[in-house]
Amino acid sequence: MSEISNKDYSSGSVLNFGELLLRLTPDADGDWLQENSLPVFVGGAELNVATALSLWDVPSRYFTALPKNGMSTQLISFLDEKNIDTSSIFYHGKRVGLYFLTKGQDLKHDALIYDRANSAFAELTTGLVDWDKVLDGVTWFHFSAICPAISQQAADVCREALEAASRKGITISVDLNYRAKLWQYGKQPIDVMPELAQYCDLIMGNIWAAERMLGVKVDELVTESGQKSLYVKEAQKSSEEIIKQFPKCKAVANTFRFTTEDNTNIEYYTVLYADGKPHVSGEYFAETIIDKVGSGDCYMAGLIYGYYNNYEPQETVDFATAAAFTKLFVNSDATNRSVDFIQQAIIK
Ligand SMILES: Nc1ncnc2c1ncn2[C@@H]1O[C@H](COP(=O)(O)OP(=O)(O)OP(=O)(O)O)[C@@H](O)[C@H]1O
Ligand SMILES: O=C(O)C(=O)C[C@H](O)[C@H](O)CO
Repeated sequence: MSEISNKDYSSGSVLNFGELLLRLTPDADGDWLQENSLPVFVGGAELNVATALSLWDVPSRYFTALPKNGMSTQLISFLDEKNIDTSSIFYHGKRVGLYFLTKGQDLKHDALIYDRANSAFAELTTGLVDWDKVLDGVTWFHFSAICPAISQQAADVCREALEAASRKGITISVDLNYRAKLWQYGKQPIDVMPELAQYCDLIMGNIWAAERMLGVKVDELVTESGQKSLYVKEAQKSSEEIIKQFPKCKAVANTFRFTTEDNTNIEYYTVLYADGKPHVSGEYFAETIIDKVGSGDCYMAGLIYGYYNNYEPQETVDFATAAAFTKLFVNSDATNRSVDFIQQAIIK
């Protein structure tokens, strides 16, 4: 068994580190202008993980930065109601970041507009946060590739937090979520992510993100093949290469989510490489879905849930995959599905 699955996590909480963003969701026909109606969802990749974990009774702490104002007070009450530990949130700056995403679209689409410059999170600098305090009582630290994509300053803060978590022997996970509209500060993911990946025990993403962010090549013929058996083999190859390049990493998870342009006919399966072998989930299909945003985050939460509860790798991948798939039918950035609901949705 790897070190990551051998630990007692239950004595502490999971610290989710990242920017809280509000999602504003115009409808595609522009009726929101006449109707004065622009639905708001509370999001941010790492908050979506924190929300799922709290719902599933894993003690979950959230680190972000918010301005000290009435809106933040309302946001904190909203998170408190979800049982997320907000005691480490850092207050300074002037604004909360936003993103606009046309209803039903995903984050790869042109309909994504970020409005997050000069947010409280973006204005964090190294030396500002007492990480020892933030990480007190924490057994797992989770972050994503979104933070270092914001600015050099954010990447430096991320590294500072990772160093502190490593010093404390905290298990670290990363989601290699690639957001093409970020990375606008003169650096590409490959210039930044390998250094941060060195701290990670669990790396999650997909084989194409690992190529872009960590330089782990994907065979072009495999990409073009569209075949599950070849994708699973490529996931094993990619995971083994990651573990070789980043020796602290003991487990790698890859998602495969395919859909048509109009978001119909979803096919979803995942592979968790752990204990020296691939663990493949069942294959999920749906003709239509409700909301793609945050399904990767829910998958990440499912992986952490499995490790936190010392599941076997196959149980972990089964739970995480069903969690992510069932999220596709929830109209919100984070899941609202219980552990029981997810367990019953598992396809072997
Ligand atoms: N270059 C690529 N070629 C083919 N398929 C890809 C490529 N990049 C990603 N995919 C597929 O698209 C899926 C979704 O990728 P995406 O990067 O949007 O994931 P994500 O950021 O984790 O999504 P989420 O919004 O749920 O967090 C992946 O699971 C993968 O199967
Ligand atoms: O793109 C970001 O920075 C977000 O955090 C927005 C969404 O919450 C996130 O991408 C969903 O995975």
